[in-house]
Amino acid sequence: MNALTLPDIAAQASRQALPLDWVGMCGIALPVLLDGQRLAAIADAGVSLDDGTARGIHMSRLYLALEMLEQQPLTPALLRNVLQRFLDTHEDLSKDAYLRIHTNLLLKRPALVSPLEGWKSYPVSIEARLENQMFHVELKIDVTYSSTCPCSAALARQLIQQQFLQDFAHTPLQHEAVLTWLGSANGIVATPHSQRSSAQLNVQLQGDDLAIVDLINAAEAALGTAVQTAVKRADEQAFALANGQNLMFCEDAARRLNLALKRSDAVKAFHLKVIHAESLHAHDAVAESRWTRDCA
Ligand SMILES: Nc1nc2c(ncn2[C@@H]2O[C@H](COP(=O)(O)OP(=O)(O)OP(=O)(O)O)[C@@H](O)[C@H]2O)c(=O)[nH]1
Repeated sequence: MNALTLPDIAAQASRQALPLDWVGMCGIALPVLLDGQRLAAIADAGVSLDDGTARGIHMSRLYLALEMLEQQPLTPALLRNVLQRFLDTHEDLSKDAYLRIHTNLLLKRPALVSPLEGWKSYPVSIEARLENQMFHVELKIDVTYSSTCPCSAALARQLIQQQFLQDFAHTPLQHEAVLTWLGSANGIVATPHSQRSSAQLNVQLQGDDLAIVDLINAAEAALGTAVQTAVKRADEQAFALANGQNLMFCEDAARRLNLALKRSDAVKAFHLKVIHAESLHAHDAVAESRWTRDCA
């Protein structure tokens, strides 16, 4: 049997000589090593096609370069090496290289009071690019928390005061009677609305640390009301207290996160967005904040 040469269409000249900004593959399944875990991830890998006369890039070379991610923990240095491999295997074709990895980081979280714990899943996207020989890496992390409306809390308190005036109008105040009243339904005649909320942190990193767990921890500490995993009544009561002590408009949440992210040495710049999926309205309350470290 004759050995046939396989046709190589990518090596042909393009009929329309035109460079392209991004060419590659989206939705590649692969495992990555993050925070000591092997996680299922989806990658988008691409390069610029600067040689407008070339018909195509070499998809398989990008795909094979991703193998590096299976063996070593994910770091900015590793991402840079992968991007460099993209460019080395596309000499004369490409100047810029791009890699986006999306995964769900699992963190074990303790209960607030009881000796229990459970897993939380954090959607994380890591975007790395090597453009004009400059390396950039960005993180997108979603953190879910609870927010109780401070205005609604004040309005509810006022109704509780009115109920108190009504119920004790003609009664001399007695400690025991007030205590019983406080424990009754009349003692909390109105409740403030609260909502499951999410913070989308879009962070430009500096240094050689992805700092994902540190950033999540810093964000949750700043908010004070991260959603819980295993919950007994004692934990639920502690959560109610945490919410009462951290009443938040979306503006408050955005400001807290702004201050927390600025304190991290790993952060060069950020754009954050908080979304309070209101239970008062059918629409969301949203706040955004941006910041860039002054390097002067
Ligand atoms: N460039 C390009 N390749 C595609 C596309 N869709 C599928 N492919 C296939 O991707 C496969 C891998 O391409 P290459 O990396 O160039 O494969 P190869 O020529 O065997 O590998 P090298 O010898 O390293 O160049 C080829 O079989 C292409 O046909 C596309 O839209 N663009």
